[in-house]
Amino acid sequence: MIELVRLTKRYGEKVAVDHLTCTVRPGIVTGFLGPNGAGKSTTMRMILGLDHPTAGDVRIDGRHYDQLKDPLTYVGALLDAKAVHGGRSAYNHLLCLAQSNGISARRVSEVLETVGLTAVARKKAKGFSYGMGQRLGIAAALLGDPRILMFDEPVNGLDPEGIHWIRTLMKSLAAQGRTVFVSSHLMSEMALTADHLVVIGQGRLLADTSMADFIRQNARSYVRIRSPQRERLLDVLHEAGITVVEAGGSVLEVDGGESERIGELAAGHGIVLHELSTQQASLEEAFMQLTEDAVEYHAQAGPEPAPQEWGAAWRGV
Ligand SMILES: Nc1ncnc2c1ncn2[C@@H]1O[C@H](COP(=O)(O)OP(=O)(O)OP(=O)(O)O)[C@@H](O)[C@H]1O
Repeated sequence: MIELVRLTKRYGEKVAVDHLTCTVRPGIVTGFLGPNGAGKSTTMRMILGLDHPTAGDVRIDGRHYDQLKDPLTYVGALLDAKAVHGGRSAYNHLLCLAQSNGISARRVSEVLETVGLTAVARKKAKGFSYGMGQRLGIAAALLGDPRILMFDEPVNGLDPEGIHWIRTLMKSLAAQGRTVFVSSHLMSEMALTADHLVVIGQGRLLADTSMADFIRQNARSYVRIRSPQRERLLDVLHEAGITVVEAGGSVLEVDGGESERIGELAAGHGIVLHELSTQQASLEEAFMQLTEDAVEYHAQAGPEPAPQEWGAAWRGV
C-alpha cells in the first residue's frame, strides 16, 4: 500500500504537487493519469525518496522509503529506462543491484527470463534499443520480488507484443495481491489495464475512483438509433417520455442506456430499425473532459495549411 497525505512539492514558485492525498491499494492495477507536467513523475520520485516533499507525507506499507532495509524487496520501480550504466551488460547491471540489496544471483537469471532478455544478457546495455531498455528497467523493478511496483510510462518504446506482455504482467502482479501503480498517456492501453484511477492536474487530485465510475461520471454514453421511419419513431419515443437528440442525417441519440426499451417500443409499433447500438464513452473522452481546465501545455490548432504541390518550394513554383 502507498499512502500520500497532503503531499506537496514546490520548485521555487512552481507547485509541482499540491496537497495530494490518496491511497494506492494492493490487489489491483491503479492507473496514474494527468496531462503533461501534472506532477506524476515528481510524485513517484517522492514515493521513492528521490525527491523530498516540501510538505505532507508519503509512506510505503507504513514506512518512509529511507526506513526500508533492502528497499528493492519492498518496492520495485521503473522511472527512467535510460538510468543504466551503458558499459555494463544487462546481467551485470542487475547483479550489482541484486548484490546491494541482498538478492541472490539466481534471481537475476529469473527476471532476465521473465522479461525476455536472456539471449542478450551478456550484451552491453548501451547497444540496447529503447524497448529493450524498458524491459531491462522492468527486470530491475521485479528483481526483489517486491509487494509494490511502480511503472512510469512502461509501454513507451515497446512493440505490440511487448505492450501485450506488460499488460498481462501488471494484471498478474496485481492478481498476486501486489500494489501496482502505473502512469501512462496511452488511454486505450490504460483502459485495458487499470482497475482504478488516480487523476491529477497541475499537481492537484482530480479523481480517485474505479475505471468504470470515472468513465460514467466524466463522459457521455448514449444509444444511437437509425430508422427509415425516423418521424414515426420520434413520435413514439416522445410519447414514451424519452428525450431524443436529433443528430445529423437519419441518426437519433438517447442519453443513458435504454436500448432494450427503445427496441421493444419500436417492435411494438412495427417500426423498422437499421441500427440500435449503445455507444460507450471512452477513457480518453472522459480524461479530456475532466482535465480540460488543467492542461498547461496546449498545442496551437493553427489555420489549415493551404494545399501545396509537393516540391513547389524548391522548384520555385
Ligand atoms: N527538478 C525540477 N526543477 C524544477 N521544476 C521541476 C523539476 N521537476 C519537475 N518540475 C516541474 O514540475 C512540474 C511537474 O513535472 P512532472 O515531471 O512531475 O510532471 P509529469 O506529470 O510527470 O509530466 P509528463 O507527463 O510530461 O511526464 C512541471 O511543471 C515541471 O516542469
